Amino acid sequence: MVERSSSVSYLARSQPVQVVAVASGKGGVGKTSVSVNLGVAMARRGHETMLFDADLGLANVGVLLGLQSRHDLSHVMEGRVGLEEILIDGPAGLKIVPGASGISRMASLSRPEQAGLVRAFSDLPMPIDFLLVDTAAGISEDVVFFARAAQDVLLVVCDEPASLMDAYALIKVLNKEHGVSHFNFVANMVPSAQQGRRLYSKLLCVTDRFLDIVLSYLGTIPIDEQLRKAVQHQRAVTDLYPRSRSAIAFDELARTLEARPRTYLPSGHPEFFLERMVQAGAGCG
Ligand SMILES: Nc1ncnc2c1ncn2[C@@H]1O[C@H](COP(=O)(O)OP(=O)(O)OP(=O)(O)O)[C@@H](O)[C@H]1O
Repeated sequence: MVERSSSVSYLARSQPVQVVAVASGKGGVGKTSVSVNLGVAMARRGHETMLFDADLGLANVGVLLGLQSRHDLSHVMEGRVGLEEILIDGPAGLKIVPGASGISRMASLSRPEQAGLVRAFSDLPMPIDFLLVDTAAGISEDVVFFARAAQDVLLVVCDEPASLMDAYALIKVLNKEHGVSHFNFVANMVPSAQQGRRLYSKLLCVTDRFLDIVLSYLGTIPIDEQLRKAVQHQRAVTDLYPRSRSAIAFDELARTLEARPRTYLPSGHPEFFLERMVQAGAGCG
């Protein structure tokens, strides 16, 4: 019997990679905390999960988890190291692609740089089921770039007028200027799931009135002192306090995400995401 190489079996996988861009509009609402803990929860549920730290200026994920890598994406694009060499192992087998502080604007990478990035992802020998992309706060070109390329946009919103307003502004720009029409809502730092639903209804009321989009409720992460403590210990709450309120909510969120129908892409290979990114980038600016 001929043994198949890991990359061949990788290409033969029937499940497509699902790319989820995590965005927020306003900063400080817990976008990175949601990305990290959802990533760990997905990995713990048995999905091959990768978290791309695309908050490129700040490279927050590593800080939140107390993990460091000697190299980052900029070294991969320069051809100094392979993507596999920069991956950081997070809790439960979550793979983290460290952000590159040297790459300040993904949307304005040169063609050879973009091609280098696509190649780097296509050379990865391991399968990926979910690729979460932790984008920067605000409505920069980069956020648009990732949101357009991903199959799902997950919006993290907390109960502050500025968070709701900025989330609405981001939805409006992505829809009116870039044709994104489906968004997923996650409430964070609210006292209860009921309050999370209420926040969702508030935003839905405005989007239904002024925009032609679908806004789906995905879940609520409650405000949780144990999450704060976990941040202080540079650990994921899903790892340090798996029985905490927020960790249980992250597991529920992961269940909801895994139960959703996947958007079909030709293979489970993240290079397709990068190719979509490059195409999206061609239309930016
Ligand atoms: N559910 C929660 N319960 C309690 N505290 C939380 C929760 N979510 C986030 N926080 C707190 O909010 C802080 C900011 O979170 P985080 O860094 O994830 O936000 P962010 O939106 O990614 O910020 P930035 O826009 O600056 O990247 C965390 O350090 C944590 O202390």
